[in-house]
Amino acid sequence: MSGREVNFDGLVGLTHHYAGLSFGNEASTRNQLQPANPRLAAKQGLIKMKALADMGFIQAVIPPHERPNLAALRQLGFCGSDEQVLAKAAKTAPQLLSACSSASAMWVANAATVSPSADSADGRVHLTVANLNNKFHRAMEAPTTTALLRAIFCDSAHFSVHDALPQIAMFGDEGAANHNRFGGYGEPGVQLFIYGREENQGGVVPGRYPARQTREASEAVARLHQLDPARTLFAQQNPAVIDQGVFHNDVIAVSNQQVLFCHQQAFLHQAALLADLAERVPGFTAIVVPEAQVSVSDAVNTYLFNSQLLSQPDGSMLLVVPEESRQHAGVWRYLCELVESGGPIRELKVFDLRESMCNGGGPACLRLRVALTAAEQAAVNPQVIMNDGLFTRLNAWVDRYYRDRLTQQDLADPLLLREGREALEALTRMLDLGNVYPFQR
Ligand SMILES: NCCC[C@H](NC(=O)CCC(=O)O)C(=O)O
Repeated sequence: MSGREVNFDGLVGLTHHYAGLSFGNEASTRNQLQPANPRLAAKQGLIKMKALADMGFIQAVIPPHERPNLAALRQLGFCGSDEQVLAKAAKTAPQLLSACSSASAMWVANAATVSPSADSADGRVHLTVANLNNKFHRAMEAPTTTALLRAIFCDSAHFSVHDALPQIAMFGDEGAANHNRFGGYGEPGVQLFIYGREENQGGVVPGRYPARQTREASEAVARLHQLDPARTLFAQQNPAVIDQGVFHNDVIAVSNQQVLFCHQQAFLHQAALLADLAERVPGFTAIVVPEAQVSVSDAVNTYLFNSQLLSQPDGSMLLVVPEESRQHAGVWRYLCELVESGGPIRELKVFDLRESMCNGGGPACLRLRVALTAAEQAAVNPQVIMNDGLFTRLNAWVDRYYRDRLTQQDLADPLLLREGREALEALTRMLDLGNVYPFQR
């Protein structure tokens, strides 16, 4: 059966700000307390979505979450009216207020792991919501992500949206950012799960920064998705690169169909893994970037590998990279040589995603890939698909509700909470999602 890849991009939320919440993600740490521009952030994302839709790719949108998360603040003992909860948290624990206000749900590569129907025994598309257990501000995303994905992939004849794994370190799961799938979109493929550590084995682990994804979590997701063990691989990310700021595998590798584009130091036992993939994936092509050409540090700073590798109708591929990759002379030279080399990647497209990049999220972090057959595509909530009309409506919506400057101090403003709820109420109506947020129940 033929299939298409649909890219679902996270729409940046109204409380986008820089809080330094993600130890191990160097951009997050570096930009802590810098002023943010939520309106610009949302528009930068919309421009990417629209441009790719205009180029013929199927593009959809996933809404932001309700923030500040008042229920989480109450659970932590801040009490009284909404205004009092915000004021008390701002006064005594601004970092907790930040965590409960983070717009981190925009990075939907961490929303869920997705398996196309061709790979699953029951012939349905499976999505397991990521528990994001390693970071408090991200672990609270799971319930709303579940509600949103169930509202978008609402037809249970075609889709199965699984709850997040148990919220415990042993099952730390960061979703599609640590998952690659090789093969045609509509045919059975090979799935590669990348983990940072194995809870029950010890083994080599990073020494400085946390390994967020466990092998135990990846194995559970593979079981939930009813994958064929003969076509499912588990491999460890190189712990040394986690210690250099590669907090998810999608900061050092990206794949599409038969192609893997990665750094020389991406995986722990890289040669064995590539040989295994070459054996299992018909036409497997690895484009391995040597350290001598692009260092791990340059890869982390430019997000060269946090790119989108998209198939054109003629079978060639387009690489979508952030502006930071063009700004770096060595990385840009490498990319220009790559498209001239006669390999599968023939074209580059550059986007300015600076607001998201400053928190460690590039083009790939902002999208969740879902390979769908025509029947499955028809079963997706049609209101979330990007087109001229939706682009115009979403831009007007952003202009109406979003601020153009936000710092940690602003989070206690009760108006921000109200603006957020009004905006999300309007958005859920625009996208025909029903009631998905806690304030709507
Ligand atoms: N896939 C990209 C994820 C980026 C995300 N950054 C953050 O949450 C930073 C938030 C802050 O520090 O304000 C993370 O590290 O999980």
